[in-house]
Amino acid sequence: MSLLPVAEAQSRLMALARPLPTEHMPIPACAGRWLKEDVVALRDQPWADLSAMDGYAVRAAEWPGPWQVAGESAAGGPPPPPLEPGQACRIFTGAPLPQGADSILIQENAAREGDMLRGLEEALTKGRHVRPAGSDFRKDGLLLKAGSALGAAQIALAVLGGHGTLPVSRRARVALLSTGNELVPPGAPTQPGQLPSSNAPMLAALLAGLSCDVIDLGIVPDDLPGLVEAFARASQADIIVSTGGASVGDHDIVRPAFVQAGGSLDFWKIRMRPGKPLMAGTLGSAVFLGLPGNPVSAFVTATLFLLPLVRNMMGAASPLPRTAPATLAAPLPATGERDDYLRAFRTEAGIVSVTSQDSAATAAMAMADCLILRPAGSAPAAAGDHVTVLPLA
Ligand SMILES: Nc1nc2c(c(=O)[nH]1)N[C@H]1C(S)=C(S)[C@@H](COP(=O)(O)OP(=O)(O)OC[C@H]3O[C@@H](n4cnc5c(N)ncnc54)[C@H](O)[C@@H]3O)O[C@H]1N2
Ligand code: MOO
Repeated sequence: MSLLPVAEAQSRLMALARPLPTEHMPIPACAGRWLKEDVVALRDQPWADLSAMDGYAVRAAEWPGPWQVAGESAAGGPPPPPLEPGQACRIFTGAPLPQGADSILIQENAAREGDMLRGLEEALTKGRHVRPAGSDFRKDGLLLKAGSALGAAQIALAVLGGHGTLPVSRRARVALLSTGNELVPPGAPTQPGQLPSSNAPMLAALLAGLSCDVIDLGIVPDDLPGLVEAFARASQADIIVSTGGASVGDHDIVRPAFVQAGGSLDFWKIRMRPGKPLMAGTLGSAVFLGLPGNPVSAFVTATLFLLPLVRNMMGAASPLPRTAPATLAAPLPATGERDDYLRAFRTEAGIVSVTSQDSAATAAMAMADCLILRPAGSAPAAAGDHVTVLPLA
């Protein structure tokens, strides 16, 4: 089987995914999800011409006064009386302008004696410190497009648009299987030949920001019947992720177990380093991703495939990882026949790759805050050269 280019594997994986059902959730529960439908404004914002400052509402043409202070307008207060010629209305931030007023004289620029007011400093222009009705958005206008990520700013916009709930996809259920006879649970004592199983906690941490329900099905030994049974248990999930047993050794039985459990394999082996033995397919209505066991390979393939798959199923318009241009602070060697995803970190002088690019080098991985994408066949790179990076988290 030849090695599949990363972009082709990503689009084949997305094609396996079906969208999760839509639910209308209270807005606080929508943070970190994606909109399933366009959202339009149910109200004008601001609802009227509002003052942006504390001061006096006046007619700019009457500057510098004198004005007679009559009435008051405060946010949430009664409507102010209309402004007669020669009058000023005491006004506070966020309050509606009285009819007839067209600008705000801030109190720092005003001299007041009793109910008489004069303007100081520079002349007032019409519209000064006024937020016109509907200047942020208008009722029935499009606020957010389907597929938008709901971060803090989008949540604020939807609430101000008059919404209390939003259409989002239900949480994705992701089942994790850690395969390997050598594995023991986190924190358990290790006998010679044993190793703490770090992949499931790492994947759960990666998924934590994506509104998923993670079902950790624990450690599954490398035996075919046990693994077939584990796949059957996992098949109720939306996504099944295994780690380990993906390569070509005698104990790498994830592929045969998946097929024996009734799974249909779509692809295996990607033109990337780390992560070559990655595989994907479907089992019933679940999408299956078989990640390599090496912790660094599992981390990189989860970043490039698992997280985009979850985002895609949950309705994201742009599910793939963001990339950014960057400048190298130190040279890099030529790449081989696979695309390299080098663990690296950003410094003021540019990007530096971590000390070891081995697929099992977790201490080096933990120093990284980005991946450098170096396409297969790249020539050596020098300090100052431009590269593409994928920021991590
Ligand atoms: N002859 C070949 N050998 C290998 C090839 C190949 O093409 N031909 N590919 C190599 C590549 S590339 C990778 S990546 C690894 C991936 O192998 P597997 O997915 O089969 O992973 P395992 O052999 O099960 O484990 C590899 C390594 O990772 C440790 N591991 C496994 N699970 C966990 C876990 N949950 N937590 C922490 N560490 C884990 C495991 O103990 C091994 O040390 O194959 C190469 N071989
Ligand atoms: O593809 Mo592997 O992850 O290089 O060791």
